[in-house]
Amino acid sequence: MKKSDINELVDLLHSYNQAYRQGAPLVSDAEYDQLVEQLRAVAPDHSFLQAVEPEQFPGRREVRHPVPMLSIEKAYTQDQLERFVARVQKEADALGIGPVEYRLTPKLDGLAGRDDGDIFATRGNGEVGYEISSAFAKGVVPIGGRGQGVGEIVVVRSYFEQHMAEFFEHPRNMVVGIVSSDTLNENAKRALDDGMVHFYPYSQVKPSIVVDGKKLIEQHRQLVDEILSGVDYPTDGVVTEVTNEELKQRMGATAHHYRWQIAIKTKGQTAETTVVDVQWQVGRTGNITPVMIVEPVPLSGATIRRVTAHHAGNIRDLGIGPGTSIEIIRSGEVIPKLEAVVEARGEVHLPDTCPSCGLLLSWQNDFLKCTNQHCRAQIEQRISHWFRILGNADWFGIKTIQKIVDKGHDSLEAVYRLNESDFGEMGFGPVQSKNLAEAIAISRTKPVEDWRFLAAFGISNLGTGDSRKLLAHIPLENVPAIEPKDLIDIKGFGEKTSQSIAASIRDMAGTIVHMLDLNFNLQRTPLVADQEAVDSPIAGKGIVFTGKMIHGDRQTMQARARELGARVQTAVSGSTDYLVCGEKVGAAKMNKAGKLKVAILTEDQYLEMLGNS
Ligand SMILES: NC(=O)c1ccc[n+]([C@@H]2O[C@H](COP(=O)([O-])OP(=O)(O)OC[C@H]3O[C@@H](n4cnc5c(N)ncnc54)[C@H](O)[C@@H]3O)[C@@H](O)[C@H]2O)c1
Ligand SMILES: [Zn+2]
Repeated sequence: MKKSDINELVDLLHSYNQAYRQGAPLVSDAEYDQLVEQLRAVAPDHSFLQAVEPEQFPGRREVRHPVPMLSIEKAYTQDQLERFVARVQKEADALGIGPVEYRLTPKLDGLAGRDDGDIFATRGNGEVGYEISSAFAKGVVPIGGRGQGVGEIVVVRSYFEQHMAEFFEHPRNMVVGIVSSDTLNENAKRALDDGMVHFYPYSQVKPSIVVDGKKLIEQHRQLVDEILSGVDYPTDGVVTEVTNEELKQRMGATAHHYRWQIAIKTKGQTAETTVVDVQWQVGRTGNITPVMIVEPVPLSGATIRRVTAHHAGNIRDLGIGPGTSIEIIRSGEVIPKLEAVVEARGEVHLPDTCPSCGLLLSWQNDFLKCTNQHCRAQIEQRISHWFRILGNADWFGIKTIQKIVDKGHDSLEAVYRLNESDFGEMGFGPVQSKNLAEAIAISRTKPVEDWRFLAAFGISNLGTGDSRKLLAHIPLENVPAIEPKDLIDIKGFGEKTSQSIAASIRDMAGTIVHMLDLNFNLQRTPLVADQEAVDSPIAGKGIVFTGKMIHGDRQTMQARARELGARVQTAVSGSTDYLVCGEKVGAAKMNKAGKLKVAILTEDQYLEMLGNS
């Protein structure tokens, strides 16, 4: 991989991480982890892998942690676990300690924090977090009382599945919303009032099992199952750590993780159940996805009633109907997936017509598709996708969107024409009407990256990662008139994909032009050609602005740097060249910049370098 490709990968990881920490992930954890492992394979020493992936809560007070809050190394395979145990045993032998004991606990999947009894703070970048003490006043329950140190804010999983799953895609998104926002979402408020959002100190996490290294290696699958089936919170693995304090001291930590701790990541638990019925859901691109309603079955702590079968081809080829027994798998996500068919039974039924618009469906490879552009369910999903990917305004959940579309406002153009009184007339309450009108305004004025804007249209084969790539070569204004030949030259865009992207853009060109005319506050992806051509001292350089800026606000300075061909970043990484500091800069950022040999500039030095241009 070329250095520029590695930089591109790291920039992408930074954006994904940022979106994830804000409670609106753009890709699945598995997809993200795979990109991280890809980076590890080509650049094992890259600074991105050597530090805690940072989170930011703008506007919150910074709090320095007495001891850094680190990430955890991961073992995806038996081999990686065995190597960990061998490393630990070697250190134990050097100390003359007998057989080592390991404690296993569920790895809670929420938002990490530290409560000293007075101040409650997030992990932040590991060294400096953000104060979120107000979370307790909002109703987060401190398990075991206040002042229990580090732990995780989590939602009770069975409660989430029963009452919240239709409003939030993942419990973590709900938790991030609770701590980051001053106004509480009505559903989140209900969960808090019901006492279902907890701060769980790691020291108390149950179940906890202690085993020796031999048993750990030989029985890790059963141990993981035992741990995960005994916990009613979202989890994403099992934390395994050495118990001996002396040994922990000796092993110490890297800047990223403790050497005496590892997280076992497994493929997920499986269970067998029987299909009761198959329902069909219409997606944003017209794919009709089968959802199997199954005999309720317990699986990693939850009761499963619905299982996705990915695409209609599975129902057809595997012969799934009422009575079919299936094996299902759950690996972190809320809705489990079909793993295998144990015994095909029952009558297979494939729909001929779209459950939403009633028009005839057609097969495209394994997918049953509704090709009606005006299909109501597709329109609802497209609008929902728009707000989710744009990610800068709340309040447009699927229920709300359905109500709006139901009243005849069935396009993005139409939604953006609505004002407060229109929402009132549709039957939304006064507060919600105001919130919705404000959210529309905010989505236009709050800065958003141009690649999110483009990806939010839901153009086929053009997700967030590829939108970024595209916009590095073609400015957004030229996108509506794009031809396949413009795309084929871009690395990673094959001939077929280019044709499908161009065709999809052609279909949506009117909407894209309309939305461009609404003057969203877009942060531009620098064009590769400009970066090479711009004659400025920062062309092609990676720059992070930090602290409170004196010479104009940060956004203006970032926009100017972009015009001058810089790659503006939000976190210091190995691809950063300059850290430009305003007032009140956190020591952690400075230290990291120092370690990575990033040039640190004051605002004045920076402007001087630009020749005050
Ligand atoms: N989908 C995305 O776009 C995206 C983006 C970034 C990160 N991620 C996910 O986030 C994870 C990496 O982020 P990370 O560094 O925050 O987390 P991590 O997976 O490295 O876990 C480390 C954290 O686990 C916590 N923890 C939970 N249970 C614990 C227990 N019982 N004992 C001790 N500690 C416990 C600690 O706070 C610790 O900081 C990956 O799993 C990745 O998939 C996803
Ligand atoms: Zn339809």
